[in-house]
Amino acid sequence: MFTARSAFSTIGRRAFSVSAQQNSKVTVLGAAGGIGQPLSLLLKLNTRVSDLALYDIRGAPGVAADISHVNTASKVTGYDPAPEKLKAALEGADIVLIPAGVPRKPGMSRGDLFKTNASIVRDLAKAAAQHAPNAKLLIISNPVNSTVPICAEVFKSKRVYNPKRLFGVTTLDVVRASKFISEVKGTDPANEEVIVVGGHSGVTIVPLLSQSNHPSIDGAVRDALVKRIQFGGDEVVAAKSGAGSATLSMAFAGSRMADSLLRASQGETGIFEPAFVESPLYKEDGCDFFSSKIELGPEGVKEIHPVGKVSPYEEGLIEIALKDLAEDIKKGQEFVKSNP
Ligand SMILES: NC(=O)C1=CN([C@@H]2O[C@H](COP(=O)(O)OP(=O)(O)OC[C@H]3O[C@@H](n4cnc5c(N)ncnc54)[C@H](O)[C@@H]3O)[C@@H](O)[C@H]2O)C=CC1
Ligand SMILES: O=C([O-])CC(=O)C(=O)O
Repeated sequence: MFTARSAFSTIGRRAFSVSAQQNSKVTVLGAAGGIGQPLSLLLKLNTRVSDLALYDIRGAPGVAADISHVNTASKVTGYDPAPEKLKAALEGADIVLIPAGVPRKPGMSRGDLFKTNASIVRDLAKAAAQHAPNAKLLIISNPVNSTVPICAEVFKSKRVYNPKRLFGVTTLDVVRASKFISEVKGTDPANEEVIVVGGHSGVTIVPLLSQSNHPSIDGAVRDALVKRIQFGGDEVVAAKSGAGSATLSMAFAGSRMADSLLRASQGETGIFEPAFVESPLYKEDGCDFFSSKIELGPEGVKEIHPVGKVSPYEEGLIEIALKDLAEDIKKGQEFVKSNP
């Protein structure tokens, strides 16, 4: 029989636990979209979530009514687009996930989404800074390399910025990396751990295969695998042929990230997720933000792990990534300065 427990206990080692109870409010902004709906459903199945608040510019009450019939204990509320509704959705939130904004179509880069999504994310960040300044903010909207710096600038301008609580969600890159490497090696993806560092678009996504279970992967096989991980999003965009980008795998990845933060907030230790956070690792290269292995704790970021020993090939990939990443980050920071 299908139950929440059986569905999630078999996904793999890093899937979320479903038996623990926790009083926590999780808010999804953009909850009626392609990611928002399955993400909200997965959060409804997570027993660590007691209050699920769903907000969108259209359709959130309907999604909430639908999901609220799932027989888990949490309360689900849908909010229409109005300032007081957004306030109610955000107040008291422990975690706020933002998948609001437009997705790519074939031929577009994530950077092409900036002109639409920058102001959407800025405005939602303003609301979060005002009504949920202590929540952990998980940014899914692309381009993540720029939308995370946008949120940081907004929070700084409101004097509530805490870098430990702002995350660009790059979980999908490690989910893909472990799946793709398992396909090459004929292994169980649940046993594959691959660190992915950098940012979240094309060449800024840098998988460190030398630190995986298969450090000897080399040559054309390595090159193809790295390329597939870097451009995994494009595979889905092409397959959906105009109907959007990854939604279901992203919902899975986003719910895993939220669950990891909830577990860490209850004092569970040894929880690591990659995430695009303010980081000291490459500040000198103009990258105030960088994704690497992060240990999570009750406050959010507990420890940012260095990239560690990498191969000369990976050193080259990181060098290429830093150049694009610095530009993407600056673009987000400057956007808020000129469009406060
Ligand atoms: N970080 C990552 O790994 C990934 C990020 N994404 C990004 O996530 C974003 C969302 O993708 P989809 O869900 O497929 O798009 P979608 O178009 O299906 O859904 C977006 C939702 O946001 C809502 N929205 C728009 N403006 C809003 C506002 N001001 N306030 C509240 N809600 C608002 C829309 O009404 C819609 O329901 C895109 O930018 C996409 O590129 C997608 C996949 C992976
Ligand atoms: O490719 C896209 O535009 C969506 C995304 O970020 C991903 O799937 O990794």
